Amino acid sequence: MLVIDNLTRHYGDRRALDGVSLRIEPGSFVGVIGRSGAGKSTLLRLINRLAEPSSGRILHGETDVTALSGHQLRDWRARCAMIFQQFNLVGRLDVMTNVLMGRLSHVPSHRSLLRMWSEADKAMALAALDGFDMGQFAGVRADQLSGGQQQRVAIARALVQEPEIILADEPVASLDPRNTRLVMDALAEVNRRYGITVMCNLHSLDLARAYCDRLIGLVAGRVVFDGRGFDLTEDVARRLYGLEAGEVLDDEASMPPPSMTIPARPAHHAAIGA
Ligand SMILES: Nc1ncnc2c1ncn2[C@@H]1O[C@H](COP(=O)(O)OP(=O)(O)OP(=O)(O)O)[C@@H](O)[C@H]1O
Repeated sequence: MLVIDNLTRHYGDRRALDGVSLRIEPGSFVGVIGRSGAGKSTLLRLINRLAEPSSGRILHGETDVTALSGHQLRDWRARCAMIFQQFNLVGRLDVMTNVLMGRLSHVPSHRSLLRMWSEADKAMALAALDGFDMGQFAGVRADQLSGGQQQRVAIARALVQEPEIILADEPVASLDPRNTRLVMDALAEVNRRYGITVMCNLHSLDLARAYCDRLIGLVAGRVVFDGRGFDLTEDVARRLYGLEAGEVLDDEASMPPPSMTIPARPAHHAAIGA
């Protein structure tokens, strides 16, 4: 269980996050929604410790995440993979090497520096790519791929980290509708097949409702909604999105439903590539 306890982050006078408390069940798929500037990225960055809280705590099981430093903090970041809007691949390296970067925390540094990846690591990386229909691109430079393809490589890289949590910060914000579906399906697959908890910041309410078991709505750094998609009324949507509500609600009419090809979640983690 990931417990967020009264988490606050100030930037000068501005409260990016303001006393947020949440309990995130293992294996859940949580959508974090709200207008631009509501604090969605700040929440994810604090969980991963890419940003430091002004006050409050983050607990994961027995671990006080907010107190970690050194190699324990690096271990936490490996267990809590981040996916970014702009993919963050190394463009001049091939797809396979980018995915293998996700294994860095699992191999001794001399081997990773010399790119001496084991056969097992390579097999795992290829299986992760194959899982998202990207195996045939293993030898291609990452900067030759489309945005949607790059994001699926980024998800494969996150998966081979063998994380317990994936934090996806607006992973589809720069993608067209088809690639949006492919990337959201990939996140759903990671969640359901491997039981990995996914927390995903999304602008589209329709996508959030379609893919997430639970939605957390932020306004000015505070939680104003926490529930299932169908409990989120139009009134709440207007409160969440303010002047952007028309745009967000219009999205619903234009977005196709997600493909329903997601396998059922097994009782325990399946091995990657199994
Ligand atoms: N590094 C920073 N320095 C100063 N202010 C920041 C910083 N990061 C975030 N903020 C401010 O904190 C508030 C919350 O920002 P955050 O990026 O978390 O919102 P968001 O909901 O993710 O927005 P978006 O959807 O536009 O990414 C905003 O007012 C933002 O300007």
